[in-house]
Amino acid sequence: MSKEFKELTREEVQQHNKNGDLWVIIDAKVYDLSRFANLHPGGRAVLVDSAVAGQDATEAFYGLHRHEVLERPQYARLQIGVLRGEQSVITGRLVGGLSSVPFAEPTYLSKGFHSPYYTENHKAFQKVVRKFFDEVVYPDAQERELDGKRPSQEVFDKMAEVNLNAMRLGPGKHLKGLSLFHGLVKPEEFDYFHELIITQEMIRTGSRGYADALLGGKVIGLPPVLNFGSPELKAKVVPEVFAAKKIICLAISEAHAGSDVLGMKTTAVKSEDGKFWIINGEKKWITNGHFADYFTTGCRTEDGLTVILIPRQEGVTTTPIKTSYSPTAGTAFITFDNVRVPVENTLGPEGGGIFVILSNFNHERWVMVCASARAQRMIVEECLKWVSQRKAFGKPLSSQAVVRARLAAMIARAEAVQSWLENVTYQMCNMSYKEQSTNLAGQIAFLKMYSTWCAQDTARDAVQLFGGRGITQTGMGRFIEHYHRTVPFDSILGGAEDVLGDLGVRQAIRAMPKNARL
Ligand code: HEM
Repeated sequence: MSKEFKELTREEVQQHNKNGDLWVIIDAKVYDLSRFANLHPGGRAVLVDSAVAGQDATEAFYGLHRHEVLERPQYARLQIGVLRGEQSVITGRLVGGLSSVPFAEPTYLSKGFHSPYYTENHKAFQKVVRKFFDEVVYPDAQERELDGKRPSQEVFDKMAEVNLNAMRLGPGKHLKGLSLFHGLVKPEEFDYFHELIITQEMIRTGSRGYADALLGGKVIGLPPVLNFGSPELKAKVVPEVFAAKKIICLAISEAHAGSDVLGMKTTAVKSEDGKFWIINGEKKWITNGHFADYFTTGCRTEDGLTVILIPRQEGVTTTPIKTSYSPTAGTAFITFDNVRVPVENTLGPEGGGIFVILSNFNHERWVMVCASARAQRMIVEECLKWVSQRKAFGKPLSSQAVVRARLAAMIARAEAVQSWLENVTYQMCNMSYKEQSTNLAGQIAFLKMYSTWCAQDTARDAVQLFGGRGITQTGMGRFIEHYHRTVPFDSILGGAEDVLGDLGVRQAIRAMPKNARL
């Protein structure tokens, strides 16, 4: 590509060093900023400065801009030449590749490291999944996070094409007969490490609202249908949800009841002929609810709680809730006003809804840890780049001991969370679903609690390192601002930290041997 450009010497560039005739060098590329100077968002004065005009401005540029600025077409076209005999070396965001920034990748992807958990198939899988998310999903994620629209149908369709929508529900019978990433993984060999890889690659889009928009509602709303729906219901609903032609969500929490699931007030009463449920009530904070076609809904019935699949119809109203992440997630307040649903849409036993709801929690929480662990690592990478390229008091930020201390804590947390997560994932791969429920509920609750503590500390540290840019939605700190603003989601969704910690300890106390004494 550089062949198309004129080769210039530094001396030639230096001739163009004033207002109206202004060239600069950035990473061995020559830019003509003569006309752009008046339009430059950072102002004209900084560009006509004698240390910049006609000079090598690489360091000044990267102290103030992300590399992606130079990749935007309107700015890329300012390039007029390259330096003779010199090579550009700086890369921005790698598409499909692995980062060589220390700690930017989990150890199983780091050069020279080994892992007992990941097979060659997992590694091959990671490669294609990263390429997919970088190429197909990342651009849509950046746009939708900003404009708040739901993800493009094209992205959903492409996910369906490789059966990603099915794979995101983890290993199981639902994968039987499907071609996973064009046959790369056999359905019976797909395990929780494959699923971990999908979630961790997905979260690298750096857009928390969009990550939930990408059918997060299905990850928690479809399992009750798969595990408790009648064969007829499954035959109808599952294929259309996997094909992303229909969207499903889980509707449990209410204005009245969040962590207190049993306190829900939405009612389902049988019609006189016993053929229908008549449902009335409200649901709050329902991810994907605003654009969902199906609502896996917790209802109070005569015998207790019952989970019912409600198709969108008259009497179902969804209103967007403005949260601190993007409306792209479709977070909704939902009202059911005399909604009639055939009793065949009951998921699991009448009155047994609490088991239907609880049976899914471990998996949901584990998925959230996969995401949280990877998002923290992404912030570590952002911070390592920032402290290396940004100068203060004449030296890179990394020369300050206090900056290094914050990084040490961030890196240690990211590594700790990933290692614990991989251990738990390995246990999941080697336990039946029932064993997982018995043995891992406490582990996963603690792991999620710990991961989101770490995430929030890391968000706070990152803002301190980025200063004003850490609270600015555009420019160098945009991912930090976004992370800091959205990090509480992980600490609330799927079980608030305090509730999870308490759950784990209560289980441990229950399991104490009767004869244990100091
Ligand atoms: C090809 C050359 C350049 C382009 C296309 C460019 C473009 C931009 C853009 C788009 C912004 C808005 C913030 C952002 O999106 O990151 C910006 C801000 C800025 N630019 Fe440039 N710029 C260039 C070169 C320079 C150079 C050489 C300097 C030298 C000091 C400079 C100084 C600034 C400053 C001080 C800001 C404000 C930063 C802030 O608000 O944090 N720019 N520039």
